[in-house]
Amino acid sequence: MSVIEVTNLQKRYGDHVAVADVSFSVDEGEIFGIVGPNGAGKTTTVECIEGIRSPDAGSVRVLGLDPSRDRTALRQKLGIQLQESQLPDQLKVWEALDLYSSFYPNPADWRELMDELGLTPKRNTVFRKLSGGQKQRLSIALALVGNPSVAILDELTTGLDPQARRDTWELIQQVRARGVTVVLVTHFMDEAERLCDRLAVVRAGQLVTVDTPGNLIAEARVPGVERPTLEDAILALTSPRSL
Ligand SMILES: Nc1ncnc2c1ncn2[C@@H]1O[C@H](COP(=O)(O)OP(=O)(O)OP(=O)(O)O)[C@@H](O)[C@H]1O
Repeated sequence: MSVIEVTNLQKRYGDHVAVADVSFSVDEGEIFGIVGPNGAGKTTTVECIEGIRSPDAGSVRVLGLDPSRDRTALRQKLGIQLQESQLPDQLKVWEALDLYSSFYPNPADWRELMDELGLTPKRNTVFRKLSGGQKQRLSIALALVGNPSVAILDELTTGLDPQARRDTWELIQQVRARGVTVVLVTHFMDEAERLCDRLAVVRAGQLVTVDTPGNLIAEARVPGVERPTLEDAILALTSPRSL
């Protein structure tokens, strides 16, 4: 069953076309990645899925609902990774988790989540004094605290140290094992390969292809490279020379 349907999505900022034509669907329980160069339209696409932006043309459905019209109904079911500036400086880690869990009818145990993300030693630290990686971990915890049906994680592990990245991958796999559908935007090809069932590759606002990491590697034709990696495959599909 598909949980997210994006059909011929278009979004402009003034004269600039950020998303020209993107269509894909995400199945229930899938970890679905969106990859592509800076400025390709990944964040704009996920913001249309989140209901933060309205499409200029095309349609988006999440759990059968239109995110720009049915934001209130979807808010209970979607977990969204916040940008860091959206939290008050003086809010402590435990207060943020406690506050966010109170917004949902059936929240996760935030103390457990805090522990899984290695934040327990920082429970009484105010947001302003957290390191970049700790802020990132908190944003992941806040995305998951409502026990969402769909979690949307933009640049999941950016700024995390190698151990924290691996711990986060494990956490996302556990979340998926509970039936949560996960959409993640990433620039890390090891992360995409390890975590994602399928990847949407976007370039200059257009969808290039949707496929499994394994198929993308198997079908990559990169001159002079005998055994292409996923990074080689994605670069070959998205480089300006392939336009
Ligand atoms: N609020 C905005 N106003 C005007 N232009 C914008 C705005 N947000 C994004 N853009 C432009 O739209 C295009 C797509 O941006 P978007 O953030 O969706 O790309 P992205 O693929 O997520 O990039 P990155 O990998 O750098 O995060 C870019 O050219 C960007 O400059």
